[in-house]
Amino acid sequence: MDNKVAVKRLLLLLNRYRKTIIVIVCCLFISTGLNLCVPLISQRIMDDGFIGGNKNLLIELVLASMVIYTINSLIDIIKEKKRVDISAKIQYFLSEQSFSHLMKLRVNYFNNTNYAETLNNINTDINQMTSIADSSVFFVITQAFSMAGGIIGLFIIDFRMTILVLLFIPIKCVVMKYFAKKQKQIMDEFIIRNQKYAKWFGDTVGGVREVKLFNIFDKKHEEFTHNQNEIIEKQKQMNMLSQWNMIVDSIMVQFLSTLLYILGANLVFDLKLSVGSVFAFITYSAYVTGPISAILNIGYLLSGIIPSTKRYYAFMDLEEESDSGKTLDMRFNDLKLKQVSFAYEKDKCILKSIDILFAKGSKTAIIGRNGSGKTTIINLLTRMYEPTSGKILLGAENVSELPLWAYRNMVSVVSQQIYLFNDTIRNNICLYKHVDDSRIEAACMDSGLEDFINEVSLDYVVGQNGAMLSGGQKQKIALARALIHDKPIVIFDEATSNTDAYSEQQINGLLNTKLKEKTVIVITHKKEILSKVDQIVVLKEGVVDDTGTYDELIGKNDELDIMMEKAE
Ligand SMILES: Nc1ncnc2c1ncn2[C@@H]1O[C@H](COP(=O)(O)OP(=O)(O)OP(=O)(O)O)[C@@H](O)[C@H]1O
Repeated sequence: MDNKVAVKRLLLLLNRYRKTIIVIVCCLFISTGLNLCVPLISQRIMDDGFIGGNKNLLIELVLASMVIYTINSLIDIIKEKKRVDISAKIQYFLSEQSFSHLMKLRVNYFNNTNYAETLNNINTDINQMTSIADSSVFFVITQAFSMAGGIIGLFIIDFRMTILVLLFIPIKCVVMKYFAKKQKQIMDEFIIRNQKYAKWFGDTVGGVREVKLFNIFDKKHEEFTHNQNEIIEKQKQMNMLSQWNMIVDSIMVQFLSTLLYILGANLVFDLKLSVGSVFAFITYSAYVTGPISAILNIGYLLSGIIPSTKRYYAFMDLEEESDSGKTLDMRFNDLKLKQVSFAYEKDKCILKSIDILFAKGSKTAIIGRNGSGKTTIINLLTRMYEPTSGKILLGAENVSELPLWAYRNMVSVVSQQIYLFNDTIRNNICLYKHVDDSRIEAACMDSGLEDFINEVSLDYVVGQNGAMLSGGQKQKIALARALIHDKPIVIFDEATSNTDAYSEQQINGLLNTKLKEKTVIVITHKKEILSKVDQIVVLKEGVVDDTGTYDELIGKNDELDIMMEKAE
């Protein structure tokens, strides 16, 4: 995305709040207009009031200044209230928009990005983008008006001094542009280094057990120091550049004022200009030169905002899960993989023209060696990924044409990789579904979690991703979750690997009771289950090697035979 597109999208964002922006700009115009009168009033206070000795006029003019000041202050309050309002709304809008998008992103985004990195990038970018509603940005909008008024004021007072001020403008432009360019360059590098650090941080914290067990703290500490130093170096450069920007700006303004005082003094001594006019002139010259900094500083400010805007919209443009489905007439039916092929990465086919029928209410086991593609089939059945070619059919409907939420309402997964929220067992089982405790307790009994619940209660908080539970307890919660949500298709992904022998028997029992009517798909190598299911699908290197019952395949299919031998 180039800079122009980023600015355009940023302006489109502001367009949502145009009414409030118009109020703010009106406030700024009024106060700028009033401010333009102040130097002329000051000039008359000095020349006609003090030097001319007109006391009444002096009091009137001082009171007029006071009224202008009060009106300006009131306008300022209104303007600030509106501005803060927009700033908060932009912050909320961007946060909400990015959160919703994140939740709908395809799962492959999360394969390469950890949570710390995602949170860091989103927060940094939103903060930067929200600064578009900074007071300095709105202030700039009215500065052209202030400049024009200032130039008129200057010409009214003295054209010779005005030429000096006008000559100053291009010099200042060049200097300010240089600073803006440098700032953008440093900001770009800062963003990249910060992102690298956040990625490293999330990865390292995620692997804290390995850091402890393999005593690699020192190495990780070295990496931390290296990453942090890179960031600190850029921060230092940014702070110093900002200081230099301010210093150079004020030296240049001071230099111009000095020239104006010298030239003004000569004109006063030659009786060509009054004392009040010199002071009014210098105030007007600030109206002209001040905005140059402000207007060009917008470039400086934007140079920080633009890289974040680009990254934010690059993130927002990432593809979401496709959910174009309109068909709502969805019934529990046969599930069929028809000539399905799939590749995570281009030209690396994981599944090759697979045909599998999961008849309505049937029980299927999928077996195969590590990496043969079993979990990939589950990923496709749950629509985490879409087939590269071929179709998955529910009855006659292509599932990719069904609304995603409605399709997912039909499928439960009991997986080894269950994620538990840092909440109570009850809430982890129900996941926002309102269910009586008696039903939850029954599901816990069916999943073999009963003893543990009797010990700790349903209100037990499980810790970060169930850290306070054993692997088997986590899997039993996953099973209780599936029983409570009672969906017609239930998938077990090595679901009994962590459960003890007693509980496994109990789960096997469910296949003929609670799960009797459901389509069940199990990835397992356990003989007790394989001998019970209606069909076993043997996967080998991404193709279906064989399909049949245990009795049909045992002694005839090498893959199954090897597995059973190993199990013994
Ligand atoms: N997100 C991914 N991106 C790229 N390749 C992947 C991804 N997930 C899995 N793979 C690759 O796809 C192949 C099949 O993986 P899959 O997880 O489906 O196998 P599996 O049969 O379930 O294995 P296991 O029995 O070890 O769980 C493997 O070669 C794996 O490296």
